[in-house]
Amino acid sequence: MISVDEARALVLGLARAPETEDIPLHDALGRALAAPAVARLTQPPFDASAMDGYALRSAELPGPLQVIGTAAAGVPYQSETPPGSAIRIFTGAPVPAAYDRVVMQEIVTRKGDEITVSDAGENLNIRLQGNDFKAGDEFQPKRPLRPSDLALIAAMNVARVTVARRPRVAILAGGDELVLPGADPAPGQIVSSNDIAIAAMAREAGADPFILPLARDTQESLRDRFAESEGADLIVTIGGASVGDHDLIAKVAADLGMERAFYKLAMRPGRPLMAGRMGSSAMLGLPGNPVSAIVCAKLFMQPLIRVMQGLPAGPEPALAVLSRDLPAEGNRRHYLRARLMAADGLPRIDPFADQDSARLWLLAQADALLIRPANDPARRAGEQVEFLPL
Ligand SMILES: Nc1nc2c(c(=O)[nH]1)N[C@H]1C(S)=C(S)[C@@H](COP(=O)(O)OP(=O)(O)OC[C@H]3O[C@@H](n4cnc5c(N)ncnc54)[C@H](O)[C@@H]3O)O[C@H]1N2
Ligand code: MOO
Repeated sequence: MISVDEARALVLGLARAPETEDIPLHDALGRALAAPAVARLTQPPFDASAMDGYALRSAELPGPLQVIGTAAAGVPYQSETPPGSAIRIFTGAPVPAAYDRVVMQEIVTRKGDEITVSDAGENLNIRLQGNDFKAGDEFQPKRPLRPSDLALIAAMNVARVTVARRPRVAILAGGDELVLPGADPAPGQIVSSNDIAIAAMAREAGADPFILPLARDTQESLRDRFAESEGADLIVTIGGASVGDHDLIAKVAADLGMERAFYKLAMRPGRPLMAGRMGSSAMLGLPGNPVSAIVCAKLFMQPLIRVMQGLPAGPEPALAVLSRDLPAEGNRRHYLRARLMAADGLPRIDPFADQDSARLWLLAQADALLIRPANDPARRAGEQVEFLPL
């Protein structure tokens, strides 16, 4: 058995440098920029009014001042600005260079074309040219693009971006007991749930997943499925990883030339995890128990998919305060399903008493995985522990 950290390093080492593609900005949500977006203009491009009101000279307050024109967003005022003058101005309009301040219309008294200002206060209400960003500024966040990032890149006047190609992930679930959701299970059969979860997790991490038809517990069936996963950047198998007579993944993968990086690690749940390389694809063999598969996907598959896109691996643990005493741990790192509760300072974390790795309903109640190191001594309520948010 190898440690979780050694296994993670080996799994992340399976990633190749990302291929890139050029796409329209409006398709770029959730994508990883592979080259910086470079601002093609300065924002704001001119000193802009932050309010609806009047542009004027601070030195001439409180007036009276003569209103000699209007500036609106997109329609600048381009005439004379003699002493004692002001212009009507609207939010977003360029402020003529002669004026150093905009006063809100709420504090202005206007009679005909003459204004006086009651109490202008401190705020100049002008957004200075370039106060947001300048032409040539480079933007490349180390995370998937968010809607607000798309707004920023659009404002930079950049219409297409260079992103990492989404890794193609083949998902291979199998077992004679499995039927598809919606089918009528025969005696002894259950509904396949892992493939749908693992595909969703792959998509969440930025991949383009495809679920293969369920494999049967025969070497021929598995070989067929591996053949169908040709061209995938990553093949994720689910189940058949353990030591039972029907657990054939390791054998078939080895026959097909898989170079195994490891098999079995010091982790609960998820001991029978395997990883390696098959031809040009990385391969990850997740255990079949549903909670184990999902926990392993969070710890290994999603980080690998992120690294394949040039992103940080994650997830980063956070701190919480233990809500109750816990016994000493064995020689495997334990990820306990737990509930978080808001508190003053750090949140409190309450691990479930039942940690059965087949109970999806319990997993649905959990919002964190409490991390207990291998050989951790007994812990008392009130101690700080690490967790991963779910
Ligand atoms: N003698 C031993 N038995 C087991 C060991 C062991 O070390 N020695 N390890 C246990 C652990 S830990 C786990 S985890 C499981 C994992 O085994 P496999 O990866 O071989 O998974 P399967 O046997 O194929 O299935 C386990 C369990 O999960 C259900 N399953 C499988 N695929 C799906 C799916 N797509 N959707 C829903 N449920 C699925 C399957 O029906 C089984 O109930 O092995 C332990 N045994
Ligand atoms: O991965 Mo198994 O679920 O450790 O019990």
